[in-house]
Amino acid sequence: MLRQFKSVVHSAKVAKVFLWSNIDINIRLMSTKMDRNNFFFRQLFDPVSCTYTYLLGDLTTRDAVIIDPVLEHAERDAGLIKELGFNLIYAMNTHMHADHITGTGKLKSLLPGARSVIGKASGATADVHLADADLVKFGGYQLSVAATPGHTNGCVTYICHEQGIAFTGDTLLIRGCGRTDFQEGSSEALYKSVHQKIFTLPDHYTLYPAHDYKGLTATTVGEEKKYNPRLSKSLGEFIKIMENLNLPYPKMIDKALPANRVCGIY
Ligand SMILES: N[C@@H](CCC(=O)N[C@@H](CSS)C(=O)NCC(=O)O)C(=O)O
Repeated sequence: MLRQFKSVVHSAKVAKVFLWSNIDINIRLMSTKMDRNNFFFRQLFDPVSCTYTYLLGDLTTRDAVIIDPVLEHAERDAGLIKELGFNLIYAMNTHMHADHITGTGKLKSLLPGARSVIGKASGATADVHLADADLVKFGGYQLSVAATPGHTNGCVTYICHEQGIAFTGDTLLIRGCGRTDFQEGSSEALYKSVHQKIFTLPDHYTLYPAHDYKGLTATTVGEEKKYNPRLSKSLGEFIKIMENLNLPYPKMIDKALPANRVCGIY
């Protein structure tokens, strides 16, 4: 009888230890899972300029940022942000675009409280100016700013190390890159930006560009290092390729640049 009692006590103790360690593991799993699951990401598209806009949010605090919004879609984007219960804190640009008018100005009027953001070297007016190594925080997340001049002086890449993703604007396009034939463009600067600030990220990081003209949506650092037909070459070869692109000027450039110098139409 005593032996039986001892055995019950023993198994109860084991069960208790088992139960507690299980709870501990579950709590740890839950918090890891919660961290992964409370990051909101949505890629949006403008078919006219083939521009990608990105909405990022913290599903717990509801703070959100939007990257490279397009004026014509400000109502769509503001509607989505409201519907999903987000509080837009920053309407951000990767650079002063030449092919479309940014939606940051209109989003500020549709979503009071949102602040416009752009790289300081762009020369554009905005509520917040960023420089290399700055951090943009929203909820429990942050974007590290990497100055990546070349397409324009003020180009920046936004990196979310926690999620292993980066928003490259026009600096790096999928199997391509931004042109360097206007707006302070410099092929040498762009090549160095990509090789020093983007290709040095881990190979598995997913890269999201501001445009794609073929319907592709994302790439990785490893893929671009291997397959980018321009940037996988030497600097000399890259400069020659860029000199011979012969692209027509963007149709909207004369309207877009003056509007984007003040971060869009209010
Ligand atoms: N046809 C479009 C403009 C296309 C263009 O020039 N895209 C730019 C980015 S927007 S300034 C670019 O850098 N392209 C690089 C490339 O290799 O295509 C228009 O008229 O808007």
